[in-house]
Amino acid sequence: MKKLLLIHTGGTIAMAQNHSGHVLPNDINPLDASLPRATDIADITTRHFANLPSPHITPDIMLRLAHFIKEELQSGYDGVVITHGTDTLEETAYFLQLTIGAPIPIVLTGAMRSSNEVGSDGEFNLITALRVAVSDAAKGKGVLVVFNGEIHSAFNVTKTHTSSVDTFKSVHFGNLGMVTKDHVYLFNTPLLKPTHMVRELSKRVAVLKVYAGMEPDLLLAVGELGYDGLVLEVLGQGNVPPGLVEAIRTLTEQMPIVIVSRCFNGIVQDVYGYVGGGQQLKELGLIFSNGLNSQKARLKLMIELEIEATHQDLEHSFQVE
Ligand SMILES: NC(=O)C[C@H](N)C(=O)O
Repeated sequence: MKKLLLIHTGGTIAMAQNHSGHVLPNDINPLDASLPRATDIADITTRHFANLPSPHITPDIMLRLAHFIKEELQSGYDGVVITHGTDTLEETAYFLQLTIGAPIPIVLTGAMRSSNEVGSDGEFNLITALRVAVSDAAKGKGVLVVFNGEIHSAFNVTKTHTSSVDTFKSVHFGNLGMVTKDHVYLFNTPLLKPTHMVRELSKRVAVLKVYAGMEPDLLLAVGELGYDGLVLEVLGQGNVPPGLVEAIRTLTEQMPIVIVSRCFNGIVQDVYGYVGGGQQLKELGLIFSNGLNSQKARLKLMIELEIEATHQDLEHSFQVE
């Protein structure tokens, strides 16, 4: 029987609703009750790493989790399942993708309805994630998110609905696979990049969203506040209002600026030649990130800056993913 490591970090999957209907963390992890139903899947070792709502998860906690997993993997597990709150689940999944280069499956899951709510999805998601983690087909696919019977890559997945159990979706390149009652199907393989385990996260990276008629003051403030990098969620295929161009020129002298699109789907390119268009942004030295959303691009830039990536390194590592 395969050996799995199950790590709990908190989130709704570990919560229950109280008498007034508000959902809160529990002292006793409700998932412990589900484990007897998983004994035929694997030999499972459980670790309670944290019991945090995922809005309380920080990049430093993600880094501690990454080191914790690396350390635990020395005991020779065949796979890892991590339960996590859904609000920042995609960020932790991608952070682990950036830092842990393990060939075994690392699978994150969570729940949208807490343990004592009608139609609670925690147990189903946990059991499904464990089944994926023991599947040979899941090896070498990077960090996965398994939710509502779907398998996603950490790179593509994003939370798309505030309350639906069908919230996690893959953008740009589609799902990696699905789980049915009897089978785990993995029909796609993501393009995996080199990983970098860092000791600390000392660089501050801000995210700003561009909007119609945006004024340059917030952009300039990022420079004045001493940030080390900026991720800019730009318009459409990669454009900004003309009033931002001079501020961007000033800021590029202080820090790398990575652009992603504020569109939910698709990539940024230097298509448009008008003022503030992608052609000008490219000439100004902005780094075009193809496919990542801003919250994941931020984590990647934090790590790249930590390993002292040059501008050329950044262009390469953000472009081809
Ligand atoms: N469904 C959830 O897990 C949402 C919760 N707010 C969390 O991220 O911890």
